[in-house]
Amino acid sequence: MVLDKIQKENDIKKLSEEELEILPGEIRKFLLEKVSVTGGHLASNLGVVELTMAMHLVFDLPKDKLIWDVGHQSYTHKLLTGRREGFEDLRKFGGMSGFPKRKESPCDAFDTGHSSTSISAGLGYVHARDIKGEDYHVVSVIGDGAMTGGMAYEALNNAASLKTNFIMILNDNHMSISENVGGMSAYLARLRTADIYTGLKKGVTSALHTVPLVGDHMISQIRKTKSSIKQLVVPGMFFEDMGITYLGPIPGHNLSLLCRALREAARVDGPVLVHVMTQKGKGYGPAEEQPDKFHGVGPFQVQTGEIKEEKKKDTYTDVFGKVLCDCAAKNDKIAAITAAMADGTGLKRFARRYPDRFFDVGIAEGHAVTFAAGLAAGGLKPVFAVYSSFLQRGYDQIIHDVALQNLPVVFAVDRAGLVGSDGETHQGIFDLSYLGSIPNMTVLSPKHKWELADMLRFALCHDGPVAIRYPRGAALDQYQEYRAPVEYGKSEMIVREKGIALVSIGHMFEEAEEVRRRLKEKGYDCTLVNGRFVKPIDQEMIRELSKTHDWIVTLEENVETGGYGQQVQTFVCQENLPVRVLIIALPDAYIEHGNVSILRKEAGIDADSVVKKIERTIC
Ligand SMILES: Cc1ncc(C[n+]2csc(CCOP(=O)(O)OP(=O)(O)O)c2C)c(N)n1
Ligand SMILES: CC(=O)[C@@H](O)[C@H](O)COP(=O)(O)O
Ligand SMILES: [Mg+2]
Repeated sequence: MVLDKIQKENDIKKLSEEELEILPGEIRKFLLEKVSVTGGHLASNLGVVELTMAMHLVFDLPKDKLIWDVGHQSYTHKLLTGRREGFEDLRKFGGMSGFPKRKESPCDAFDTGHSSTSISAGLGYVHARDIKGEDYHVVSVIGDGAMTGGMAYEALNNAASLKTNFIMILNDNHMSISENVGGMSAYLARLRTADIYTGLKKGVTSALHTVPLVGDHMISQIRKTKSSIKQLVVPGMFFEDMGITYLGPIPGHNLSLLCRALREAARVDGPVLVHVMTQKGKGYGPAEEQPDKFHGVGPFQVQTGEIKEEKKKDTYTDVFGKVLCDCAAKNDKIAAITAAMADGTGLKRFARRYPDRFFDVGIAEGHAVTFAAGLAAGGLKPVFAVYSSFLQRGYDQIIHDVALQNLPVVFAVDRAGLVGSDGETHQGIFDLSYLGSIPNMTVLSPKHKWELADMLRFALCHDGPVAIRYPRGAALDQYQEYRAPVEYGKSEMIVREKGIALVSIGHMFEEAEEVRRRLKEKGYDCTLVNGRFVKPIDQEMIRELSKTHDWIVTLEENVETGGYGQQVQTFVCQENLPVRVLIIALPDAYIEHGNVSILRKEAGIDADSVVKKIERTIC
């Protein structure tokens, strides 16, 4: 196999022309074999095989810096830099990350996971290089989806005045996770057909020349409208007018054309954007047909494309999507917003049923928050469904545009807590801290699927901003008997005893219930409370518990700093209550990729570890 000849970076340069022709097929076969077992971001990776090969042929690693936007498409890069073995345990605990990691290889120039950062990071590298008088190329690879993120434009604006080489590769497959959206996407679509426009324009001009008397006059009139003609003739005017050299569009599966374009780009003294057209899912029928399904995928059957994991239970995401649609049927003021995650956040159904009230704003979480604030100020009831870690992008907007004006925006904060295989960049473990610190904000978390429905209904009636945070995966569908009405700022008493009081937040209820069962077996009395509100905390309940309990044990899947437990502890201190607080939360650290139950164990928040901790501390 040709792939066997690649043991480390730059080995690709030793391959013959014939071998280079064989390699893309082998890489795609390898990726299919591995990702069909481990799961991973398949379609984006299949699309950039030739582009990655071209970058590795033209540039010199690790001296030159390749920066991948999002980083979900870096599998071929990992293969070409000697990490073939890593695919055995891709995204597994202790195994290779699905994203670029500086600690994994010197060829990974910048860690990523969130979108639209590559141009900013690349520009930083360029200035560092120039200031230090060093000599290397910096290449940022950004997808058309990532180009919908505002940070990319801030960076382009900043890069425009550069006098030294900086290469930006726009990998355009007209797809974000779903079909890409917005004006830039439409503009890129026009550029993709730039040759056709140019040909058309030439055809029109020569046809006009043949028109007697008026033809030449018409041409000169058209030429006076210089810029509109230029728009047709010169592809990439948007970039060119900013001062960024545009090269393209380049067919993204033609290795020699790609190499030629990159060599040309490397000679430009200044910022240069190479517009490459690729096909998401290239080379694998099911992924070409349904690139969204194979964007991030679990184990699947290679022959058929059938996903192996059989979905048995509703996820929290499903429950949210269904209940929101039910509510929207009765209330035509409800509008839903996604930042390019309609499927992941469960808004597909809403989009189909209520297209006029559905907004996909692109990968633009900050904008989405302020946009929601505007909708609310205008009298609607906006619901922004967003992953916990991506909402970090909208922190200032939540404070400045939503909460300060106490606007009734609902944040459906999905993927809260540990998410698993995506790792550090995607763990939703900060939201209780960053949302809990914002005045006017109400923050809740459900223990099971019925409570999520009740909380969403509560939030839609509340006059102020509300965030409901819930995790990735199957929703708990037991304990339906515990379904007290949701009341502002009130927790829910599940079992009242004495001695130790367990107060859990959201999906930590299951662990808390298990902890209680085990403590009972060991002969301890144990109260169980579903905390429900992280902001405001239920002060009355804490006062009450302090009268009959020696310890309150709080359980949350959030970092300890600024989380629920610390709020409880502060309150206990402030009121000088006769009770001690043990906080079960995540450490002040980033948590890597892996199965959630392993991660919980590692972090000491699984039932086993909690029981041990309680026994060590309390008993
Ligand atoms: C801030 C942020 N929001 C959302 C996402 C989720 N996300 C990951 S990849 C992706 C689509 C990216 O599209 P594009 O850049 O065109 O890459 P492609 O998958 O098409 O190769 C999205 C929305 C993210 N990683 N970061
Ligand atoms: C790369 C990225 O940010 C997304 O594709 C993310 O991996 C989706 O995560 P879910 O699988 O939880 O929807
Ligand atoms: Mg794309």
